[in-house]
Amino acid sequence: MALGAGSYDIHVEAGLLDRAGEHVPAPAGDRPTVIVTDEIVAPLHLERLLNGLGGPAETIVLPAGERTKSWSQLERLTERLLELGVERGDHILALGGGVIGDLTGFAASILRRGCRFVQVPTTLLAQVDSSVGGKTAINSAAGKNLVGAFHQPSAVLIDPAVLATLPDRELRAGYAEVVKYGLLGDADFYAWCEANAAAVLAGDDAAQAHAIAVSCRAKAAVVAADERETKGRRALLNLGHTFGHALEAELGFSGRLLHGEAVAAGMALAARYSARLGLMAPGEATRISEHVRAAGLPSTIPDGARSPQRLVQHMRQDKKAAAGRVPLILMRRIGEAFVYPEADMEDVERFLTEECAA
Ligand SMILES: NC(=O)c1ccc[n+]([C@@H]2O[C@H](COP(=O)([O-])OP(=O)(O)OC[C@H]3O[C@@H](n4cnc5c(N)ncnc54)[C@H](O)[C@@H]3O)[C@@H](O)[C@H]2O)c1
Ligand SMILES: O=C(O)C(=O)C[C@@H](O)[C@H](O)[C@H](O)COP(=O)(O)O
Ligand SMILES: [Zn+2]
Repeated sequence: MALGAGSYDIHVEAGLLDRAGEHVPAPAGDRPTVIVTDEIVAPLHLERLLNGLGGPAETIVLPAGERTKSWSQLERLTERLLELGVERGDHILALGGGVIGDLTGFAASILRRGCRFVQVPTTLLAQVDSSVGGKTAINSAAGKNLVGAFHQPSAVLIDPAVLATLPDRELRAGYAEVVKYGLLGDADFYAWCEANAAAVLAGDDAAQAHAIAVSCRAKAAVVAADERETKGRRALLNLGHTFGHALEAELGFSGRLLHGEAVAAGMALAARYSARLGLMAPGEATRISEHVRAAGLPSTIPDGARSPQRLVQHMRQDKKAAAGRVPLILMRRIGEAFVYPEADMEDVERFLTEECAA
């Protein structure tokens, strides 16, 4: 299946790694294709990609985990790409999860003022979300994804077969971003999630393929309508993220809470805050928290992050903030999220204080 997303194709097909060369032309001359991956993915899936490409290749293997989205790894990666002589028209392949995709995409955006790159996502999260849409970033001491660029990949190659090696906890974390599409704009898909979460999480091929296809279509449509997040539409993809990023930052990007887990807790918090403001029926918010928990994901603020004041400080760093005001993505009902333009942060702090005490 090839899904159009603006100017590039998203290919979804089991076994795609073995045929990657069909979609990624070799650089002109004898120069190698460069693959960026991490130390966990490399021994599992690199050989298939190398065989699938066919031509000469160089590999850059980085440490796994959120802390790799850092200034130091960005420097290391860009210097190595320059040493290898990567040119603007070459394709740099990002083989891995959202960490490798975000970092490699950002490096590609600044290398020679912009090189091409191809996303080859290997986690559920990256296959349903981060590989599509061109947000690239690293984290800074001040917070999550605060340094980055919009830089679209030239293609996305999704091979769902690689999910067979993904640890259960990572699969669940990726599932949080699947649920997000239902919550933000598709009540029928949310109901499908409630009925099929167990199958997705058990590795059922058909259920995973459906979740990936619906998610990629939904994301591609939003990005095509509002690529640079200026029209209020793309901001909806941030559902659960203003709370969630604050949780990740408070825990120091330590891996104690994976991004998808933070988003799950963030969506449950956004639902309960929507109910508190009288915007959403309390029963709907409860339904969301229950589904999140049933999927083995957190729905509350975890130990170690229970500091309402500091969480609010992190929330103020949100990139959507304007004139010091922080917008939140809230919900009227399941399937209908909207931008709540100016959250009263004192009230948010009171809410978080109650949540921390619960
Ligand atoms: N750019 C975007 O639009 C966007 C969207 C969502 C999330 N993100 C970012 O993505 C990151 C999270 O991505 P993630 O959840 O993929 O995490 P990740 O990249 O850290 O991958 C999770 C773990 O799984 C391992 N792994 C990857 N593929 C594997 C496989 N097939 N088999 C076994 N192990 C495998 C990795 O080595 C890593 O240890 C966060 O930094 C988040 O901010 C970006
Ligand atoms: O693509 C988007 O837009 C998203 O918001 C997708 C999110 O899942 C993703 O985590 C994104 O990186 C968050 O955006 P940010 O601008 O808050 O960093
Ligand atoms: Zn996310």
